[in-house]
Amino acid sequence: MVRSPVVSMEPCLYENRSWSADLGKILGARQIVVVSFKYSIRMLGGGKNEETENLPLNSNALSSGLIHGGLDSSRAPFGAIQETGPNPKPERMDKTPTKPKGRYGDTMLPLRTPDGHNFGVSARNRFGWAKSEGTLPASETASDDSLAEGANSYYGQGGRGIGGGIGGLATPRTTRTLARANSNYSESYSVQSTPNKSVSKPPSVSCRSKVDGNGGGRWGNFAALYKGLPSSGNPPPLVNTVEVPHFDLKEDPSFWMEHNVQVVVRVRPLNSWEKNAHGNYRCLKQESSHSITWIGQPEAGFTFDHLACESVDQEVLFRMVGLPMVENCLSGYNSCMFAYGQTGSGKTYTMLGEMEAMELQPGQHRGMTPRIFKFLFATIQAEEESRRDEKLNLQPVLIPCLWLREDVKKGVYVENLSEFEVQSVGGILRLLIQGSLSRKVAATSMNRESSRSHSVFTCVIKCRWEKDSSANLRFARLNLFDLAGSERG
Ligand SMILES: Nc1ncnc2c1ncn2[C@@H]1O[C@H](COP(=O)(O)OP(=O)(O)OP(=O)(O)O)[C@@H](O)[C@H]1O
Repeated sequence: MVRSPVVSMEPCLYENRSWSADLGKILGARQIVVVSFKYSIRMLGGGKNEETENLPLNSNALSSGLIHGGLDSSRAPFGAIQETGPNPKPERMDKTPTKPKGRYGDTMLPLRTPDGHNFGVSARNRFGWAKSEGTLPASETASDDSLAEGANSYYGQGGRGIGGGIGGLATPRTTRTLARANSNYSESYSVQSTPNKSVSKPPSVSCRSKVDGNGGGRWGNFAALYKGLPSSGNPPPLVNTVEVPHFDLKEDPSFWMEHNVQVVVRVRPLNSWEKNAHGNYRCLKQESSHSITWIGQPEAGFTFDHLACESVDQEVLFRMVGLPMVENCLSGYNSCMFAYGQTGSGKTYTMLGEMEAMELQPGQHRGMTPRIFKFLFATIQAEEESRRDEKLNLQPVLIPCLWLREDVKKGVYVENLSEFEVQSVGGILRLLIQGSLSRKVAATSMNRESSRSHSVFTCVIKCRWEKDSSANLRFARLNLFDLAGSERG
């Protein structure tokens, strides 16, 4: 068992500041969402993970989150090209696009998550799922009224994308590294980009008593746990189990215009082996939605952009980090989700989910990738239907996992890449399963089915439409990474 994954994570994510910027360059991404993980020994949250999909979520979880809040019309999408004339040629990168009323043009459709959450219709809050009237069966088609309401709420006042609905799509104005200036969040989040590793002295006896409630023995037990050995002696102490707010983002559309790279640390629940071996106690204490303390010797506190405690299930996480990426891509901006962390910490669970749950039927353990593609296809279909007159054509092209090479002329490229054109979410999921099966898997001390290879799932989305006798072309890449786990703490 690794001692403190936070310690190992920190140098990678923060001390080497160019890490995420370099990644952005390699991928050509204008926005990167980084999902990171922390191994946790903690109490299982009383069945909270059993939440059924397709139900409106608890408003606390919904009102806060890592999601785009508004459309930045002042910045050109990465891949926007306008073609003119009967034989159109790309003329220029569209630097000052006219402010669209919808994602690409005039209409804004009500959108649903893969599980049927409807975004555009209710749009009372940011995502439109807090209100029951916003949840419709996925098979229902949208009415014109709902389109209008969706469009209004999407762009809100002043056309800056204020208000509800996932359509509250914002894209970062500039490519940034982790630093953020002049942000509304700069004060309260000032530590996000430059997290303080506040290593304090070993806690005093009174502090231990307060934490574990049994006045002693805690650190002995913890030391055993820490090394992966069954604890013995005193009963396992309980660390603070109070739920803290997670995804504490405010309803501020400017957030995603000013923050390109965000790091989310997800804490997974204890598994049955850990509970049997160590009981229900944990070595991490979440202090707030941004900071967490490792209760070791010495105690150490860490701050991240966002912390997702174990009660954040796949659906919530998807809405917070996955859904904005789809929106971003459909607007022509590259996006990337990157799962990094210790072996057994939950990267594959987050990115792919459990394999048996990856069939077309929605399952609560499906990960970000199938959810993202299901949502992507639903959105494409809705857009194409609503904009038939513009001959809107959206083509996702899937690029499977292969070797990354670097060439003086070509730069970074993927060798022997074949591309598959896909027509449905089923096609994508089948390819995804095929790719996952050819992934090297082996047992580690912490994970019986540990991914021993990196997985990169790339989808290029091309969008072509005609309007006012000109043809428009837009394209973007969506990169989803599930890295092989590190066994080092
Ligand atoms: N949030 C979660 N809720 C429930 N179970 C989880 C969660 N995260 C991970 N798990 C479970 O923990 C185990 C390890 O997760 P997973 O295989 O995703 O780890 P990993 O980080 O990908 O490991 P490796 O790097 O070794 O491949 C799996 O059995 C998975 O189902």
